[in-house]
Amino acid sequence: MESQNNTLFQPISLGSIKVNNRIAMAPMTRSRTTEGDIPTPLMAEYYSQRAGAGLIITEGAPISNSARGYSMTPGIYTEEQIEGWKLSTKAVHQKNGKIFVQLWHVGRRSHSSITGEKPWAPSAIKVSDKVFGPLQEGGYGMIETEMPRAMNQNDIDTVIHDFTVAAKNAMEAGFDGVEIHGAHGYLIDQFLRTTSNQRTDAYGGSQENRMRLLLEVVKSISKSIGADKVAIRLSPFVSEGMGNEHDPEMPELTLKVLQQLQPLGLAYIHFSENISDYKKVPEEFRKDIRNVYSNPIMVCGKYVKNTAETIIEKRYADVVAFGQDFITNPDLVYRLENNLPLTQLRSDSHSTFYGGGAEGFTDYPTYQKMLEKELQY
Ligand SMILES: Cc1cc2nc3c(=O)[nH]c(=O)nc-3n(C[C@H](O)[C@H](O)[C@H](O)COP(=O)(O)O)c2cc1C
Repeated sequence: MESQNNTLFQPISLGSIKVNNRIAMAPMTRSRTTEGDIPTPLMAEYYSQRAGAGLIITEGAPISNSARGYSMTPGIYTEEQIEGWKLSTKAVHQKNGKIFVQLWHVGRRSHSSITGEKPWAPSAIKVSDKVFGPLQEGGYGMIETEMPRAMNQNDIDTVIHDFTVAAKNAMEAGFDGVEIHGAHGYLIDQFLRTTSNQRTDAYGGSQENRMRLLLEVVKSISKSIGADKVAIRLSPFVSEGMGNEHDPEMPELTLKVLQQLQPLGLAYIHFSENISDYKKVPEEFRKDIRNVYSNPIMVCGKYVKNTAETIIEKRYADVVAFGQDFITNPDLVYRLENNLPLTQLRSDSHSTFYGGGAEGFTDYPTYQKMLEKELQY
């Protein structure tokens, strides 16, 4: 028997907010802003269509110009961008949903044709990776990343400052909280790993030094907007792919990070378990995590209804985020709750993941709409 207060469809408190169910919409870059990285009314429509999620986490939002790695991703550092985001937060709140913004610094995974400067990184080590370049003749296209420059102390202070200002901007834009992108080989993750961080100062070398930037960012934002509105996404087990090299120390380092975060009372910790490759998280590690961290945990990566229920029943996680299923099923929670079939990605869906307009973005129907359409024939 499922315990009454431990199922996917029951509310839970995540820091300062109460969400209606344990199903979150995972952060997903869709690259549909205007030039200037300004969020649009179409994005507000897309997020409001998905407001049945217990919590929506927006696509990664660059916190500054140097944080950008992909064209057309919505920033959160100019007045116009804050105004643009207000459309989405308002639309989601009108439908009784909750929405966090994912705060993003890509670090070395960028190119000067996107930011006008060399990418920032813990160390000057290039990653072989492609990013979504600027508009050129023939449209947008993927371009190879560039050799980054190692950040100095001033740059580190700037990054902490920019994250903090972006979090304040998020409050002004009406978000319920912020999720710091500490996963997938982006800046904060780059600092954690020996493969990308070979610094010899206070931010490199020992595990304590490599986790310093992460902790300073979390604490600075928490001081500014309240820890109960702050979350962080980590991906200790996502190794190959997305510029994220395997580092055998990551599980141990992650447990140390969690020990430091436990007393802060964050809204949740979000573990991205796989994106392009499968690497099963050992059950022992899940137990270790629970031993050091008792506050809300979210997990994400190839979950389906029954695996999501199981992980919540086992109490390894409190919330499960779904990614691609939310692209194709705006009413995903309703469908899961009522055991209705899910719309699958079309064979050409990948071409509408990034860039473009309504197609593959806001034109996926709810189950109800599909039925109505069928009845017309
Ligand atoms: C189109 C697309 C864009 C994504 N963009 C982001 C992003 O901006 N930030 C992030 O942390 N993860 C991003 N992800 C990863 C998802 O959050 C999620 O971890 C992944 O899709 C696995 O979950 P799923 O199997 O339920 O789709 C993206 C995934 C997809 C498919």
